[in-house]
Amino acid sequence: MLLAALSQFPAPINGGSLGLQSGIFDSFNGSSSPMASPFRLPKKRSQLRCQSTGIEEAKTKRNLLDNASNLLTNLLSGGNLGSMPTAEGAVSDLFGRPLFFSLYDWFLEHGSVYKLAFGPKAFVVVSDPIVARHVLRENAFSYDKGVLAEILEPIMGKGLIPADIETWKLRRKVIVPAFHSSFLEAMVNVFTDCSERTMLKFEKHIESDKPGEKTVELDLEAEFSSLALDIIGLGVFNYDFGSVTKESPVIKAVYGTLFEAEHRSTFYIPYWNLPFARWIVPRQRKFHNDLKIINDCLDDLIKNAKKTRQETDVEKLQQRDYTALKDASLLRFLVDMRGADVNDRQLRDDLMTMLIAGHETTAAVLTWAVFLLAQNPSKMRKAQAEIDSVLGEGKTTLECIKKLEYIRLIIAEALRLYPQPPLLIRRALQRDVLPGGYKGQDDGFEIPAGTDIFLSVYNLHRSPYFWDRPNDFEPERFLVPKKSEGIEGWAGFDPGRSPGAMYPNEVISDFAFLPFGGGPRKCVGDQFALLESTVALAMLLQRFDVELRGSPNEVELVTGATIHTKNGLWCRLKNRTSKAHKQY
Ligand code: HEM
Repeated sequence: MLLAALSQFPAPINGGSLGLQSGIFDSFNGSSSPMASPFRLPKKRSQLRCQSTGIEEAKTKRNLLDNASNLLTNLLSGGNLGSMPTAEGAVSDLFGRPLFFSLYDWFLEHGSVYKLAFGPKAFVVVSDPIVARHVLRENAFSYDKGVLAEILEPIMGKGLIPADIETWKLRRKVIVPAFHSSFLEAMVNVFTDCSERTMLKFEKHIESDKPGEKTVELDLEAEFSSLALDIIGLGVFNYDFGSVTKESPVIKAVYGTLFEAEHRSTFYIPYWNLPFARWIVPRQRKFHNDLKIINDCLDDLIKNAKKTRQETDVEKLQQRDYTALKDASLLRFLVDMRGADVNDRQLRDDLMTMLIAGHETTAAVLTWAVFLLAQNPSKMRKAQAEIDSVLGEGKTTLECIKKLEYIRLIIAEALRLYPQPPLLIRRALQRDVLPGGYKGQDDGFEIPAGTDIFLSVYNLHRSPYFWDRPNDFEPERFLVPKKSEGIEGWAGFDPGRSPGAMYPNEVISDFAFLPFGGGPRKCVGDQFALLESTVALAMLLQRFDVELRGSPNEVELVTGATIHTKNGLWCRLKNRTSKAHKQY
């Protein structure tokens, strides 16, 4: 199903003629770029951006449901955004498959900024890096999270994601320092320990399920979900969910809450705001029970963290001496560094936000990385060769991760092809003018206050105007000749390009690649998530060969907050004959 959907994508328009070299992640040298880009650009960005006109090919590939299309065409007449192109499509485009597939088709057809209207309500869909940069970074405070904040506020309260700007400013200042590099270094142990637990579980399955056969079939999406939950619990509030090996009411409540958050983000009517909904609608009753279970758990953890606060630990934290701490979690940092008088309610909202933001996203990256690798056995072997040579029999450390260049680029490429979430949502707080340069709109579009914007990260990441063979899995695309040495490698380590960046990011790509958003509201947990995914993937491939149980076409794709599978990612795991991991 996934591939069927992907095969509907029009072939990259002029992909080759843009001069993007195979295997090279080219960026831009257009005059509008505020920074020296590390990558070569064959054409000015403005020229590239104007090519989104006249794409008839896309139209012919659309699968319209004839009877329904007139209905939607009528609905699509709303909105008040002047001359902005308007998307027209079939009802099946909206409801028969994930919304972001339709947004992609319309992007190819209508250009980088278009209007998608339902009756009187219109959304602006953005698929252009400069407009994304404008909304996310340059004019960030002219926007809030709009409908997303409305959906998430009942769950996350005043946590960073839905918070109003005043609260956000205060909390962001407190939370960002908690993700200090010493914390991340301490977390690598948590990542390895939790991943080890998962790998041992897989090995036990292999031994018990089919003795002598050395293989097992598992839903890796579910397994990654458990692994990511255990890691986020320990990293954020030093709580071991232990979900890899057991079930508990708290774990069930977390999944119930995540499920509801996801459901709300895909539902068009805010049913949860209906009067008495929480008492009369069974799923709402369950949701409020789940929320109470988690909140009670978080309240206990906060109370305990405050009770056990010790000046000696505070000193260690101030000196960034995480190795000497038994509990290096974010909660410990937030309580210890701010004193016992920190507001419990706010802390709980912060923790809940990070629990939700950091769980399913990371699990999804691992799921899609494996899905992509399983279809590319030569790349899987290349990854395993790197792992064998870097890790050998040993454990994953931060130093090793730095050397696992190919694994890091696989994670980046999985995030490019399956960004989590595929759309970022904003609402204009005041009138704004979006930068122009596409579809003949040199002056850009004026948008009124209240305009809802979908920044399609999926479209940006698969844009044929910026990526060579955009739908192909090609981790090597990020490699460029290192300036200083003239050899191919990830440019992030080259001080002449982007000092210290271990993974490709939105700054290096000038907003053509933004898996963690960008600007002031960029993800606070990006490095945490990237390191975690690298460790987990490396440890999996160190031990096992992985193949899909059926055909990739059977992996049906659904989306809510993240892109996931409909029925799990069923894989066959086979013990690798070689080495490693004996010291665990
Ligand atoms: C691969 C995993 C992850 C992905 C792909 C991801 C992606 C994102 C994206 C795209 C945003 C920006 C949303 C927007 O602009 O509307 C974001 C925000 C955020 N993320 Fe992540 N995230 C991941 C992991 C994490 C982790 C592990 C944590 C915490 C431990 C976390 C905490 C947050 C928070 C608190 C925000 C809101 C930041 C703010 O508004 O100031 N995320 N994430």
